[in-house]
Amino acid sequence: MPSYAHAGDAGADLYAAEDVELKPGERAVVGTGVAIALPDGYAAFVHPRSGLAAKHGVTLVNAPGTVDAGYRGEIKVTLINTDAKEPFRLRRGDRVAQLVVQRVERAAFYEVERLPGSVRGANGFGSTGR
Ligand SMILES: O=c1ccn([C@H]2C[C@H](O)[C@@H](COP(=O)(O)OP(=O)(O)OP(=O)(O)O)O2)c(=O)[nH]1
Repeated sequence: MPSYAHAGDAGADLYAAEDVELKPGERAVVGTGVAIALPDGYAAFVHPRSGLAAKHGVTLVNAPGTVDAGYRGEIKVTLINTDAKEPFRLRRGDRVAQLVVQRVERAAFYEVERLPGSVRGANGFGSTGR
């Protein structure tokens, strides 16, 4: 079951349900053994763990993964070992990712001729701070 390691943590730990070995550059879909039923208006987001990323170069391909309120299947994580040299071995029961539950809006999209103005306008992709 997901659990919060410390009071105040945003993410509840998810644990690997199986042993996996990832060679350098390899990825794998790993089960967590967990299925949940979120209320409508909520979603859960599967985030990487910074410790795995910093120590081993292991992260999630699709960070953050989105768990929809209607999803009843097993939550899985798509791991990738970005380390160029070291394989990474994961054991059943190891903490592998963290689940952040959030309220989400469902936006209604409308087509318009022109968008309202803003300070940023169309600038992005590193346009500030030069
Ligand atoms: O890291 C993840 C991401 C998703 N899921 C599950 C829950 C989610 O509700 C479902 C579908 O995810 P998503 O919508 O991202 O997948 P898709 O590639 O768009 O496929 P689909 O057509 O099934 O929506 O897969 C996971 O278990 N782990």
